[in-house]
Amino acid sequence: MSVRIALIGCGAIGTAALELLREDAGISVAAIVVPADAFAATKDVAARLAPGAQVVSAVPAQGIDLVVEAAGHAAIEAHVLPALQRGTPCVVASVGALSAQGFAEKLEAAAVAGKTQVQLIAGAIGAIDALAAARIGGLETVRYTGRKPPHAWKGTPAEQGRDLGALAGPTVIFEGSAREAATLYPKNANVAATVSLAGLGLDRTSVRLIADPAVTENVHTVEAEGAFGNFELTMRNKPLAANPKTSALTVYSAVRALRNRVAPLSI
Ligand SMILES: NC(=O)C1=CN([C@@H]2O[C@H](COP(=O)(O)OP(=O)(O)OC[C@H]3O[C@@H](n4cnc5c(N)ncnc54)[C@H](OP(=O)(O)O)[C@@H]3O)[C@@H](O)[C@H]2O)C=CC1
Ligand SMILES: O=C([O-])CC(=O)C(=O)O
Repeated sequence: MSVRIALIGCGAIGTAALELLREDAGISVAAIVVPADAFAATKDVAARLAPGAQVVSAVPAQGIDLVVEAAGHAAIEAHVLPALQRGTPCVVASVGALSAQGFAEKLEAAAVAGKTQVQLIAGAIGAIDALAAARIGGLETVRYTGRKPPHAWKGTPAEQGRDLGALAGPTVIFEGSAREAATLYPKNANVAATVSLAGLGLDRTSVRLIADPAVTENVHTVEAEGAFGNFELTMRNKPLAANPKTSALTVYSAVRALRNRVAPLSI
């Protein structure tokens, strides 16, 4: 018997995940949850990649073993909270949603009420295991820098007072806490929230976001120091063609999380 999943969102991450999940006998996509105005396009994708899936506007109350979210911050409140309350475990990519005051507690309370669990994936960043382990010994500083090509910052506050297409060199577009970064850049700074939740928390993690015309990748750097010692990690992630804001690694991270749910041995 395969695990029946509901996928929330069928954009760049959702579609790429469906392509990979076709190979998995142990995972069947039973539902794809999208806004009603995306039904027609999503039904075309489902016909090609997940013919057994129903395209719906809410997670079905019956017949779903696991929910995976790849839709955006608003989808956590709309779909993940009710699923958790019903007792369905959830895997979440839009970790930045937890930057809203009190929202992490709300998510935890929903999981407790449903006697289930919510898993925040590492997404586009690595070393979350090391950081979360280092926290146990005590962390002193954690800094995160996100560097993306100018076009990846389109439609964000980075456009205020500057022409992203005319940048002559690397430009710091934000400096502050992980909470502020994830709130102001909901489609670009989920990683800032993830690093902070694994480490020093949303308010004590320093974040810098940079628009850099010299890079073609999404470059993420984490520097951490504490009782364990220190580390510096730089990831140069290839963006998805369907969405330059999003790294391909986010898709692999979501698929890994699902595969680990069914694998007899997981890593
Ligand atoms: N943790 C990490 O490292 C990363 C996390 N992310 C998160 O993943 C999210 C998705 O990324 P990506 O696939 O690239 O984005 P896309 O914009 O390509 O796709 C988003 C999809 O979600 C749908 N959607 C939007 N709102 C809702 C909702 N309330 N309920 C159901 N479906 C909804 C959209 O439908 P429609 O087109 O009709 O709006 C679309 O199908 C990002 O917004 C970000 O929060 C992204 C990158 C890295
Ligand atoms: O995919 C990435 O490179 C990171 C990203 O968008 C985010 O942190 O929201």
